[in-house]
Amino acid sequence: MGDEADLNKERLELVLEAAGLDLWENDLVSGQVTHKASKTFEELGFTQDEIVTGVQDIFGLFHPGDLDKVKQAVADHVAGITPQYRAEFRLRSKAGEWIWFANYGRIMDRSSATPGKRLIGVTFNIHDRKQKEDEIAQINQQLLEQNKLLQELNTALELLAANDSLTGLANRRTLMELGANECKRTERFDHPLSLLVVDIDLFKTVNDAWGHLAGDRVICAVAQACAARKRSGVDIVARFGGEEFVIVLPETDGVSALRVAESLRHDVAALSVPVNEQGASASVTVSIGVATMHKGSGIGFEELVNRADKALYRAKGTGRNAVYCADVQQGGAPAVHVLIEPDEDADADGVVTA
Ligand SMILES: Nc1nc2c(ncn2[C@@H]2O[C@H](COP(=O)(O)OP(=O)(O)OP(=O)(O)O)[C@@H](O)[C@H]2O)c(=O)[nH]1
Repeated sequence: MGDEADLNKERLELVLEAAGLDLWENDLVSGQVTHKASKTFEELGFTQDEIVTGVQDIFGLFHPGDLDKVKQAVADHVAGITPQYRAEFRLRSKAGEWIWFANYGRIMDRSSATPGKRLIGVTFNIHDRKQKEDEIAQINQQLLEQNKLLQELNTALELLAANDSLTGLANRRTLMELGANECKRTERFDHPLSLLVVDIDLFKTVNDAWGHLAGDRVICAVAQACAARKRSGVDIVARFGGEEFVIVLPETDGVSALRVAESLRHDVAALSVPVNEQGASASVTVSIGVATMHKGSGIGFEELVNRADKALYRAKGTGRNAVYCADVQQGGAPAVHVLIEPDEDADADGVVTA
């Protein structure tokens, strides 16, 4: 070999060494390694004598999960599909550990009489990079899982914040938010909006007679009766306070609201709520105040609740188990007052006009 050729060889070796690259050359026809990647084998813990020289033997060192990928990369390049042969794979060290390497090579004899015979390339260690990638993938996975958990917690918190914990109905805050929106819709679309305030009669006596837990059961039973009246996606049913509930009925006039209230009053009166292990049950009644607003009523949701509340007290004043309705007409004046009570004094259909 001439001086210049020697110098070129030394230059190449210098570049490879500085870049941490290990040169190899395979004869794909004979399946022989014609230039061994000695540095890689040393890194794997093999002595010079232990370096295998058959391509198939080298394949024996590849991780089973990577081998097909590597063979495919070689085949794609030999077939001219890819401009270079590139692959990342794990090799088994003499001690049995898997170490990540990468190959970068090219067929160097495409213009020769036997093209596709000589594959020349370099191998370099990418173990640290792969480990960092694995760590990042693990961290990403953990972050994804934590994110999912946070979203679930968030949904649960939103539910807790929006609903009453005893009955599962909307709580007062949710009611005031949604109710205000319904008021705006009434003004915009000229549909009546009715509201029922439902209060359990003489509830203190239930607590006193059966205890607080039994009282809770009664509250839940009345809550269910209210919820059963709900038109899904239209009405709002909320627990307003201790034994007080509010039902918002959009697009419902006073007469229809009164009918709903009256049915509910009957439903509750028919309830028999188990209150102890001995099989005792309690029955309760409710008084209901109804208020209705129309476009131009000039009142907000809070005022509508106040009017229904006042109607409720009128119903309580009659001796309870009664419905009282205040229909708020244009201009804000309560125009229709109707009382329904199960009194024997009431007329045939139980309606008394105040
Ligand atoms: N068990 C139970 N009791 C409650 C709860 N919230 C409020 N109460 C009780 O409900 C009772 C309400 O009593 P009052 O406001 O005097 O009314 P009432 O006895 O229903 O009488 P009227 O409304 O006048 O018919 C009180 O004794 C409260 O302690 C609750 O979540 N669970």
